[in-house]
Amino acid sequence: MSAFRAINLRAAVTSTMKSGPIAIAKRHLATPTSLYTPVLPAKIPAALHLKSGQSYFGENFGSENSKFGETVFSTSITSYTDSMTDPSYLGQILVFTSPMIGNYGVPSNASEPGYPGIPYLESSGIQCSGVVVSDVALKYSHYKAVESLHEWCKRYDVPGITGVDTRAITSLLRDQGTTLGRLAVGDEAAKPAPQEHEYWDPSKENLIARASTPKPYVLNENGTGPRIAVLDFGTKANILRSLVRRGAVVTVLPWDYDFNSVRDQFDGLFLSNGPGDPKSIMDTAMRVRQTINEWDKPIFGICMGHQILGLAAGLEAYRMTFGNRGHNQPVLALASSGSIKAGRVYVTSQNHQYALKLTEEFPDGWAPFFINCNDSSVEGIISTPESGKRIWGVQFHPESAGGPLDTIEMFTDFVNECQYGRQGGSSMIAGEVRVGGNDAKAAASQPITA
Ligand SMILES: NC(=O)CC[C@H](N)C(=O)O
Repeated sequence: MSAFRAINLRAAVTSTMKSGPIAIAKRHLATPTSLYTPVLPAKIPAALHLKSGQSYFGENFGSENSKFGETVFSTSITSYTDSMTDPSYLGQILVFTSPMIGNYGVPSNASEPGYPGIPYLESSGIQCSGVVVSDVALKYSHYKAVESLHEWCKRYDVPGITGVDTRAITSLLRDQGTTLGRLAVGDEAAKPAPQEHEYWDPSKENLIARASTPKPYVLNENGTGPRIAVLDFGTKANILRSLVRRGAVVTVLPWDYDFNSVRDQFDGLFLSNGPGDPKSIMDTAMRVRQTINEWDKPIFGICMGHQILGLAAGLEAYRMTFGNRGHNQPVLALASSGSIKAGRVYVTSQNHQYALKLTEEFPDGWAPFFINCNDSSVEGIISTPESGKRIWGVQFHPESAGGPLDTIEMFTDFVNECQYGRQGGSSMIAGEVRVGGNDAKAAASQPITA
């Protein structure tokens, strides 16, 4: 080996020791998070009672206060922190089918640099009423973790139960459907289950009013991209981040705001996700119908937003037996538009109980966009090219913080369309990709990480 190569080799080894994987691993081991003493829950009993008569007994973690909720299950394997902070889970007791939850702890919820005003997780705190897991991890390990699942749940007064057979609970919920429940802790866990009439039904509450912003606010005020209004039914933070990341100036409006009175100020309208039954805000759907009829700018709806678009278009919404919650839902595209190609299957993240009814004939000006490959439920609707409109709704979450990101470019399509319209362009033809002007081009070419 020549002297020249030997010197280079030594330099490489030295630099690897300073900054390579071994050095990083050593530093990580030395950080307090890796050497922390776990805060353990007091060993107190807990029970999950279902209105249908079954009870499951285990141990408590998190809050020691008992809570009611609608019991639902999620098949997601990762991102429990994102699911639990998703406002669409408001009022629900969330059963995780993944056997161990909590391994990577909980990160700080402070905004990421570049995204002031947007929490790191999906909202400002935990939204679900309780969590049910087979085995809670009492120790965590992740470079971003600042506390354990137990400590986090305690801080947000959300009780958890561990040591129950989540497979049995999930099989039951799949058969009989989403069921009202009570997560009982401590002395209450030893007492008989509540009477049928005592179960609290979150669908009787205006959950959207609780999840929405009380006042309008603006994000990325000095951005150069299109001006997009978000009707907030309980928006996930990563939806806002996905719009801001593409240069949009985003104005978030309360769920019952009269958008039609201010629509001239905007280049596009986004309808967010949210908790509860879409039919509970029929007035909003009728205002959106007026927007669709009188305004020709792009509109994009996700989950609850998609259901509201459907109601506005004249489709019906129904309650599914157990809904779809998880990060592995395959959907087939029936139309091409922007980044989406007809005939392709995309894997998506979902969290919903309601869906739009699939009908032989769609209302004039509308077509199905996606369909679920497992249960054939409607996964998206789109305005037809003849309608001259540029409107899409999807039941799934293209922006899902926990992935998959197969459909993330729908945000680029939407922001581009808004920008294009702003510059006086005409409507998009299904299947055509248009990039509107330099701002949108620049925004679209930025590296995108969800
Ligand atoms: N994630 C959502 O927006 C859910 C919409 C509605 N609450 C449902 O359960 O179907």
